[in-house]
Amino acid sequence: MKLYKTYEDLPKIKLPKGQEVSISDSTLRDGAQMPGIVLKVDHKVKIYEYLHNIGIEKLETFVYNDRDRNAISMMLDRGYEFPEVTGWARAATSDIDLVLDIGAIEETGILMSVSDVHIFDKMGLPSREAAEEKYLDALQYAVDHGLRTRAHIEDMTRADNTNFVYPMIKKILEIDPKCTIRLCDTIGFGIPFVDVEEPFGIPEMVRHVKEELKAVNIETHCHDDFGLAVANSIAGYWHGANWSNVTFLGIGERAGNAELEKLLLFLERRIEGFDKYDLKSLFEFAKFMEREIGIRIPRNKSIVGNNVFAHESGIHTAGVIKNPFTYEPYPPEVVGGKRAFLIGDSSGIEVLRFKVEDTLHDLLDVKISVEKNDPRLRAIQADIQNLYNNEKRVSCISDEEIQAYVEKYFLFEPIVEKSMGRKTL
Ligand SMILES: CC(=O)SCCNC(=O)CCNC(=O)[C@H](O)C(C)(C)COP(=O)(O)OP(=O)(O)OC[C@H]1O[C@@H](n2cnc3c(N)ncnc32)[C@H](O)[C@@H]1OP(=O)(O)O
Ligand SMILES: O=C(O)CCC(=O)C(=O)O
Repeated sequence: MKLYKTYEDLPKIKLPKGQEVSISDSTLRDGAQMPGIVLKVDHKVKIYEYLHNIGIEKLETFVYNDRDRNAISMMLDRGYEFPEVTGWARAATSDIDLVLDIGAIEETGILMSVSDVHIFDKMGLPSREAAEEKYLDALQYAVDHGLRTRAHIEDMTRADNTNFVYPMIKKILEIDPKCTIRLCDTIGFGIPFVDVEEPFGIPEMVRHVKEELKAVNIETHCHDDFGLAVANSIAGYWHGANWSNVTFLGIGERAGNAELEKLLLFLERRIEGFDKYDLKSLFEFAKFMEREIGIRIPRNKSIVGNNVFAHESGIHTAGVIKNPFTYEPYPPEVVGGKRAFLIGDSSGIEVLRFKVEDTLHDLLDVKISVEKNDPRLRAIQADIQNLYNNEKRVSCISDEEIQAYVEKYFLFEPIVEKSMGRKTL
């Protein structure tokens, strides 16, 4: 019989294809496209440093203006081996020239928009053949100029993959067999399950590109319009992709992208043999994004929200006080977070006892045990319950208020002594 009593007891799972997997970050590219935010050069460099500390292998950036170029030069000046700074270009030689002008960039993505609405309406091209020719010409140009390439197959989950996209990817791989084929779920139509028909099933898409077309580098880039971006990214890894392109906090166009931090946590905590990333700065990184870039982080946001290690309800707090394994999926230190116990309308006596003991310790600098049936503790509980019963109070009881209750009932006012005929401290 297996006993799961510590985090170490929990079995990790294996990626079924057993491939080495990596992460490329698009916070500085797709993330920067998020309406209402502006990433300044200093922000980009700081984000680069956080990504470096985590151990992210690669990032991509635009090269269109002086701010892009200054940020690139400052990132490269750091001299870090990773993340590799790579470029991003439309399928146009003029864009690829901008990447080449940087000199130190060795890899670029090339945008290849494949759905009919993109080919005919967005770009105004006369045919799929014209689009293919444009994309292959751009790719050939990049290869001829010594760049490693990624083909960003835009809007693939709304394209005619069988008749147009897959044959084109075959030609891409003839030009550059190592080209990373980025499967872009541009507006989040992808579905993470097997046996889903073309063009929606991420598993089938990855399988086809890997097994039928023999691509050696496959990456997903998934948007979160239907809330499936992380599931689709993991489905990509599950079925043989070796890269996932994501953004920190999922920032990006519309509903954003798959979240970097979610993918990291999944790999680090759930997948066997995954200790190459260091997640300890995630919480601090999120605070930086909130403070400096103005991204409001919902308190229940996985991994980095303020509530992720906060406990209020009676049953949960009583469990976590005894053993955090009861209701915490991993220790807060893993992501640089901190546990908090809060008193609110769903709290019971045990967490109040714990908070009162803690407060007494802070006030008196000695450890004092308080019993659950201590009348002073029960008096505090009654006062707090009254607050909620009046339906006026809509927030937790702050630590300062707990201190005031402790001072009132345990240190200054002998009201419980009077009513219960007992001696207080
Ligand atoms: C799904 C994505 O996230 S794609 C990335 C989106 N991000 C951005 O657009 C931010 C960076 N973009 C920019 O700085 C500017 O749009 C630039 C520098 C690329 C181009 O600027 P402009 O010349 O002013 O063009 P504008 O922004 O008005 O239009 C975009 C152009 O890109 C073209 N384009 C779109 N997809 C592709 C493609 N796959 N290959 C080549 N060109 C493309 C459009 O057809 C359009 O050109 P057109 O007006 O001649 O039809
Ligand atoms: O560069 C890419 O990844 C493709 C464009 C994109 O961001 C997308 O398809 O969502």
